Amino acid sequence: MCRVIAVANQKGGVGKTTTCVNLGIGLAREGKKVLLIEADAQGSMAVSLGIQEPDELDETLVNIMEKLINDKEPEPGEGIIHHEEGVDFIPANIELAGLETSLVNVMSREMVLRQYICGIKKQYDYILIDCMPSLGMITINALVAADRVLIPVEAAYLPVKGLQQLIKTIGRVHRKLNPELSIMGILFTKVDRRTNFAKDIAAQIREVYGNKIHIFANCIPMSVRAAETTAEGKSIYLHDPKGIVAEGYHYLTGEVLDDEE
Ligand SMILES: Nc1ncnc2c1ncn2[C@@H]1O[C@H](COP(=O)(O)OP(=O)(O)OP(=O)(O)O)[C@@H](O)[C@H]1O
Repeated sequence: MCRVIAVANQKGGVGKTTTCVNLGIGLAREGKKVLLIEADAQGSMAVSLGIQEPDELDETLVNIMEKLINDKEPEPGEGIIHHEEGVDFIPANIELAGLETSLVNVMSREMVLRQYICGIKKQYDYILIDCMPSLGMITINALVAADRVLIPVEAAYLPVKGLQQLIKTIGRVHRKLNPELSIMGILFTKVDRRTNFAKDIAAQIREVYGNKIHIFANCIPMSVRAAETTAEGKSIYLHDPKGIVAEGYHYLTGEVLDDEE
């Protein structure tokens, strides 16, 4: 059975793309068939996977969604690129922002991505969706298409207010559009191990939500090595295989596989 995970947080720069890429490649290294979908107009996942000019791409998530909106079927494999580290991915670019605006007038506008994913699910063990830093219609599409939400939280400030808004949105999608949806957990990213921020934030989250929301045991440390991977177009496992970030994503991969069991 394919597990569809949306990686979401409306706050920008918290490590959604880095997590999608390195968790996805981590799962592929464990023998899983993985598709990464970029639901972000910035094209940063495409760049992280070696595409230097995503805005020049002809085939992206936008074409696929446009076809579905116009009651056409995408061709098999359309828009899907194979990355040398063993994952497939569908990039996006700035045109996704335009599509988001035009979705307003579309019937079943929240369901377009779900419809696409239902058609290709059987080819994969995991589909990871890299959401944009907003709670607009494209992110709602990702939440409607997903079974689980992984929430990266940058362990540098107290995020509970922003989280409440995200968790409320996930709850509404669960009640009205996708009863299968649940929160997989909160992942602390960019953790400076010299401070206690991650522990303080975990305590604050537990105060508000008790044990209702899982917090991944393993954090992703802050390291310039992680930032470098974006420019390199490859994962942390190739860029800095023995470093703390590769170790962090390796353990996270294990936790995500355990969640399955
Ligand atoms: N563990 C880390 N340590 C240091 N820098 C990191 C780490 N993880 C990600 N970064 C860097 O932080 C920046 C933001 O990361 P990323 O693009 O993954 O976040 P995002 O949540 O997807 O951003 P956006 O909301 O803009 O889509 C990037 O420059 C990335 O390389």
